[in-house]
Amino acid sequence: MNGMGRQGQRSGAAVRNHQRQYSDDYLDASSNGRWLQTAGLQSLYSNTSAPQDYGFSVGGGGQGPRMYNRNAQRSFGGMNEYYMEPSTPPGNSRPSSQRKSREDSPSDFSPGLLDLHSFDTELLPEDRGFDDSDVFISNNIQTSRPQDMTENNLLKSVAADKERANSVAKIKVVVRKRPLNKKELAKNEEDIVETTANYLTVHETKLKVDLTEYVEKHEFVFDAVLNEEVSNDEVYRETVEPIVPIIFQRTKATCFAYGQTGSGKTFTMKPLPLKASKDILRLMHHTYRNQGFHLFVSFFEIYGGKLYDLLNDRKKLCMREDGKQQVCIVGLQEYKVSDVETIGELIEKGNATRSTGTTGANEESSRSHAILQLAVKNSVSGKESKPPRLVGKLSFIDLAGSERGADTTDNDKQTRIEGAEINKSLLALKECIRALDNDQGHIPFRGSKLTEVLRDSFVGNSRTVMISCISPSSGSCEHTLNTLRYADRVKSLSKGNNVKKDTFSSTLNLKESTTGPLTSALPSGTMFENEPAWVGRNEREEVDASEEIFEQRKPSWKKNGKLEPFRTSVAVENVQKSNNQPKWKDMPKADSHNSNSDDDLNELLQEEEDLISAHRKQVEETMNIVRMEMNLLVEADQPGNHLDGYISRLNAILSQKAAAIYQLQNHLVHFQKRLKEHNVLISSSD
Ligand SMILES: Nc1ncnc2c1ncn2[C@@H]1O[C@H](COP(=O)(O)OP(=O)(O)OP(=O)(O)O)[C@@H](O)[C@H]1O
Repeated sequence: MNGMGRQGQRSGAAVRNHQRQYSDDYLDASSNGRWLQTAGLQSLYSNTSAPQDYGFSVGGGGQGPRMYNRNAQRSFGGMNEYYMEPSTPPGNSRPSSQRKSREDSPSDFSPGLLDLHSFDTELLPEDRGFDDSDVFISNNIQTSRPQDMTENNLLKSVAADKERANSVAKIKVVVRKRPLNKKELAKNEEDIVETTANYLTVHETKLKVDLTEYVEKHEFVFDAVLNEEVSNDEVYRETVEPIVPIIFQRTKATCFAYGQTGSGKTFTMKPLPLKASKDILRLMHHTYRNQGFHLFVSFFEIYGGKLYDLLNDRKKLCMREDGKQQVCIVGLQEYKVSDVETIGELIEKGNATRSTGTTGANEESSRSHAILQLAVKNSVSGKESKPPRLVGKLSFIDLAGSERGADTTDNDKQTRIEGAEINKSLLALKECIRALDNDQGHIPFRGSKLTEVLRDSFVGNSRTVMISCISPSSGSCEHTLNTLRYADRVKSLSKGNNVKKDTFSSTLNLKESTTGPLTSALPSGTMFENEPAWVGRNEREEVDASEEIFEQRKPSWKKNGKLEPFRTSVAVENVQKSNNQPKWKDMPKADSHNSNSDDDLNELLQEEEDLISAHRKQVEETMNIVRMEMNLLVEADQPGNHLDGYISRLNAILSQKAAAIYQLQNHLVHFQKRLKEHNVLISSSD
């Protein structure tokens, strides 16, 4: 299916297509560079309640659906490349002079301090969930009624968003495989990663004791597996696009890229915030037009356990927690934005400021976690002088290389300390996501700075998308397997998504989210098209170069068939187990009481098995971190005051583990109780 057909299906009713259009006027109304001049000069919360005309073709006649047409995209420069506008509706366009006065409004570019007020969601109680949007709607209907939008249309749009919100998985784990790069091709490294739908197989070549080679197959199942042919546009559609509408429904969502250095995290993450901003602005200016919503952007990094503002010359920031345990980052500048180009500039500026360093693995590698947040806030009608309240937030995290914790051989002390810090935060992130999906009362935020700053993204109505980036090369096999195991644990150990359900739910997810196989949904050769216009020249050159060198190589495990699988990995066994699982459930129930109890017991046994292996893994990982921290401590030979910091961190990790083990014990007690009941049932039926 080509891109256009796909889009046609995705867009649904003509009304919606209509609504999603931008006019050229809107896109032209950029504020290129102006934020630089105005940064710091304007007050953040000036009155912006006046209805704004962004030149949307709302309800205007004569427009066709939004189209993705490769040639057409090419012919458009700048941001327009994403939208093909057959004609600009005359009724909705304003002379640029009129537009200018409003869009030059200082409020659009005002930086602000991220303070407690901006996080004040008190008036929007968590448990009201999606109904909160109704408040905004009714406000709007009473105060202003846009010409081209009827009350019904608005309600329908919001209802559709709510429905979509309910269908968006709480955690989604997606894997993206990048093509072989120049270096890997030069070293004759093979592509050892095979992908089919949402399955992925890693062919690991190993040596037997007699030095003969064999291939070990490791199979994994995820919500989606995106191969090397998948474009950044498709990545967006699979990961972030479904979340965007629910940001208006009081959702805090997090999308993060995990993977070894050079696996494509930055390449994958970079375009996502801009694409999301476009969709947010579109919703804001159409579905939620005149509802008092505003979009704010902030961008900071965590480097060596400290926070730096990437939009304010890497100013050091500090994190505070108020009495209500709300986290606020004191001094972080938030920019109120209303056009895509300004957002692109902000993102570019932040990326350029991001600290990079050198390691053995990747000369340009990033050693920090970069966090870009898009916050949707709302001004209460009639109270525009008050700071707007946070409605929803979308956080994009480009994590530091996952292998850094172990990257201790060829680097100096500083790099090794950073490595330990990175490792700790990645572990803490996994713990938080798992706790979140298990609806655990206790979420171990304090495990690291990263999870502490993301605290408000983990409470209430939240969504998480993990994009695991992997290199296909044989030389990265070990790191690739580590990444996939981390992703597998994030997904498969969660309550609602244990391994036995995974095969089925994942397949379902994929069916829901894509209308056909991903590769067939793409026109050939689209990999490097649709790059945002703000991508710099160097980057463009890099991308062009990549296009040349990323030829597809036939791996030897496919070529000659000589290398036979020796044994399959645990993951394969898990998949097979899961395939067998429904058989228990489909069996005719002679004695419903007993077979239910059998099912329960089997389920419980499986749960126990998963839980125990999860905890064993956790303990192993913790021990590794503790060992590493201890080594660093000894090597660093730091003065006593630094030791305190290390020791309290170790204590925090250990108490976290103690809580997990306590939970395991509780579970086992529960299990024993169930087992006893089961025995009683069996003996009474005998
Ligand atoms: N899917 C892809 N298609 C084409 N090129 C890619 C893809 N993924 C990554 N690359 C290229 O691979 C190189 C490394 O990617 P990137 O910088 O995104 O890695 P990273 O995981 O962010 O590394 P680090 O952790 O060191 O920052 C870049 O030159 C990038 O352009």
